[in-house]
This record gives sequence, structure tokens and C-alpha cells, in this order.
Amino acid sequence: MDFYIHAATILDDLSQKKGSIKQLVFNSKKHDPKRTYALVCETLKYKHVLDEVIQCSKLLDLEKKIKKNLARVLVHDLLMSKRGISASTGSIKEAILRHKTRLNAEFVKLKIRNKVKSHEELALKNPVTLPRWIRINTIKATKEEVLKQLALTRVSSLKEVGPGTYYMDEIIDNLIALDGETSLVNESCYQEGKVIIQDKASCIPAAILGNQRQTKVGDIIDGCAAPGNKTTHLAALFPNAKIFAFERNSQRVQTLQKMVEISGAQNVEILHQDFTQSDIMDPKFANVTHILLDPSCSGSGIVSRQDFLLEESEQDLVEDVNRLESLCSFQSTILKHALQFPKCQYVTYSTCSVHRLENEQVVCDVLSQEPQWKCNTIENTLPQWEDRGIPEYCTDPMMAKAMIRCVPGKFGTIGFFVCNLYHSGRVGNLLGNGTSNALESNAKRKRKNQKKKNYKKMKERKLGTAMDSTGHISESKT
Ligand SMILES: C[S@@+](CC[C@H](N)C(=O)[O-])C[C@H]1O[C@@H](n2cnc3c(N)ncnc32)[C@H](O)[C@@H]1O
Repeated sequence: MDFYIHAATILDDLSQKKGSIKQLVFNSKKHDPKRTYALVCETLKYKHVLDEVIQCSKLLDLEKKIKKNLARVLVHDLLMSKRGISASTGSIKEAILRHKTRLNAEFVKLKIRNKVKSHEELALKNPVTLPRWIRINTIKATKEEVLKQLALTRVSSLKEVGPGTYYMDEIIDNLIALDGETSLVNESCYQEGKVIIQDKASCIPAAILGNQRQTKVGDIIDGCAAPGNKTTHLAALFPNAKIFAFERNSQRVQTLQKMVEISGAQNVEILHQDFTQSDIMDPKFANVTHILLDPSCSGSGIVSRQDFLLEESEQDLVEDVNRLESLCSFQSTILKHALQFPKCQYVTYSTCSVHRLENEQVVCDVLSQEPQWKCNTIENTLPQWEDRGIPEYCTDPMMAKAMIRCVPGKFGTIGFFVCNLYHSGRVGNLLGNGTSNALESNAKRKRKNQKKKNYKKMKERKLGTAMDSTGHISESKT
């Protein structure tokens, strides 16, 4: 019974927000963590079903000694596990078994009410499922080599990705989407560092810096580097630049070291120090022209596979606002520091947060104190990306064009924010005509797309056929 009591305690701790499911289960050395994890997740997946059955059977009224979470895990195994309750006989097990017939009957009635044959049909479903994104590490392998090693079939859209197939991203170079359930742990190309697991959104900052080549690239700073996804991406995109990777947390520095090592990057210098305390006049940084800044944030954009199992209370929201305000102040300080490097021309500021306070607001507050720094043009900021910053959150709505927002789940990414900044005194004024040209070309692109759609519709009507997304004509099913 200890195992069930432990699983119930984890559920108690989860409702008191003491940690995530993984943290609570795997930090506690008790019992078999994998088995506990499975039971906790399954119980949460069917919590609504279990609660209804428990309530209708009046189990908790009749057995006062059994607490709700203990009842949930036991009833889960009684009704949904092939093995039933795996515990030796004792007073708690006997108490549940006394109500076995009633619990079973309520469970059957519930399935009939919901018109389902199996309980699996009643499980909570994750509203957001993401592909497994992998970035080909061009320091160690070519695209062709990796594709050959993976030996998967190419599909032409993200929607089509499933087991055994891959989609080559059209916006970020060398980025591949695999089926979300793919595990790469045993794949040699992953073990050898030829591919790096990295969400598409997380590849955007380095990709944007990689596109700012109007002037000569000097050295680069990654101000908040661990675990090193973006550092190693920068190293691959800028093989001739020196990359200074700052990380203040000693444990995370070790992770960063491992990642840089496995990536094979030779141009990264890891600095175990607080970036805000770095000396901007240090001759070492005299040649820094680009900075990637990806500071700690609330992580509100991160979609974990288990998040949908947990509920958010009003109290959490209040606590969140306090936390967000302190994060916002830290983020403003660190961004302001980045903008002080004497030769720096380009800075990307990014977070995996969906909150205005950590995103548009940080950028607008800092830029209001740094008049030489401006938001870049849309043309220099992945113009093909549809979701931009939110104009209403910006002091000047045009600033939103230099910002990218990734909506959790849309286009297969986590929630993310990136802003692309440049120093007008060092780069020249990119805005002026630049912005209007960029807006114009954006409008042109939209008109072109609309024209294409109209043409496609017209053709469909004419031919009585349907064209697929690649423009190929297939037989109409009607
Ligand atoms: C969001 S994570 C960075 C993720 C990383 N850019 C990547 O793509 O793998 C933020 C990191 O910044 C570090 N950090 C936070 N404040 C810092 C500071 N003042 N100086 C240096 N590192 C800092 C944190 O310890 C954490 O490892």
C-alpha cells in the first residue's frame, strides 16, 4: 500500500504547486519512479472520470479514513489496470474492495452515459501536440549525411509528419520535424552530436542574427547560454566568429560545456559569470558586434506533454503577476546591459514566455532609455513569419514588425518571443524607407498569395479537380 500512499502524496503536492510531475516523482527516491510516474499521469488523465465514479458510489462518505487522492489512485487501478490493485491485503485495500461491485457499476453507467465502449475514449487529450524538431549540426555533418542516416521518407507539410517520415522546414535552414513521439536517445546521429534536439522557435534568434550581414561580423556574445542550444547554433552559423557564452549557474555551466563539446564547436569560450556584471570596456569584448540574449523567463510558452493534466488556480495567477514583475525587471536590466557594448550593432532579445510584461514591455521600456537602439525592419526579421509582436503592447505599433511571436502549438512550436534590435549610429538608419518597403513587400506577398488562392479555386472549379498543397492536381473525390 506504501506505493499508492506515495502516489497520492505526489498528487497532494501537485495540487499545492510544489513542483512539476517529473520533479516531484523523480526527485523523490522512494519506490519505482517510472511506475509512480505512470500511475500519477494516468490518474490525472482520468481524474474527471474517477471523481464521478467515486462520488456516485459515495465511497468517501462510507470510508472516512480514505482521503480523496488515495481513493483516486486505488480506484484507478481497480477499474482501469489489468492487474487491479497491486498491494497486499490490509485495511485500506479491504475498504476499497468492499465497494468493488458498486464502483464497477458506476463506471459502466458512466461509459454508457458518455456513449463510449472503452475508458480510453474518456481520457483527457493534450490540446497541443508538437513535432520533434531536430537541427542538423552543420559543424559535424551535412544535411545529406543526416538524412541518409535517419533513412526516413520526406513529406511536404508539417501536418503529414508521422512515424517514419520527416518534414524539412522551409524557414529555418537545416531544421527537420519528426513525429512527436520519436525518441532519438539511441540514434547514433544524436549521440554523435550530428543533430541537436531544438524547438523551431528556439532556432529563430540565431537565424535572425545570421541574416544581419549588412556589416562585417566581429565577435558574438550569448548572454544567457546554458544549456547551449542557441550557442551551438551560433557556432554553426558563424564559424569564423568568436562566441562568448555567459552562464552564471555552475551546474548549468557543466551542461553547457558538455553540449559545446558534443557539438564539436571550436569557436566558443564559456564564461562562468553573471552577464550583467561583465565589463563592457574589457578589450576582450571590443570586437563584439552581435549579441543574442535569451534570459531566464516564466517559461509560460513551454508546452510540456503533461501540462494539460494540471489545473491553474486563481491564486497561481496572482503569484504569477508578482513573479512576472520581478522577471520583467531582471530582463530589462540584462537587456539594457547588452545594449552598452561599444561596438555592438545587433541584438536579439528572446523569451519562451507569452506574457507582454516579459516581451513587448521589456523591449519598449529599455528602448525608451536607449534612443540609438531601434527595432529592425520586418525584412531583416524573418518576414515570412506570420505572427508578429502585438502592436497595441508597443509604444510605437511599428515596433511590433521587428518582433516575432510563436503561438504555442501553431506551426508546431512552443510559445516564444523574439525582438530584433539594431544600433542606428553604427548600422545606419534601417527604418526610414526600409520599414515602408518592408511593409509594402509584405502587402505584396499577401496580394500574391491571394492571387494564387483565387487561381487555384478557379482551376478547381474549371477542372472539377482538387489541387494539393504542392500544386499537384489530384482526382476529385466528389
Ligand atoms: C532561458 S535559459 C537560456 C537557454 C539557452 N539560450 C538555450 O537556448 O539553450 C536562461 C539561462 O540564463 C542563465 N542566466 C540567467 N541570468 C543570467 C545572468 N545574469 N548571467 C548569465 N547567465 C544568466 C540561466 O542560468 C539559464 O541557464
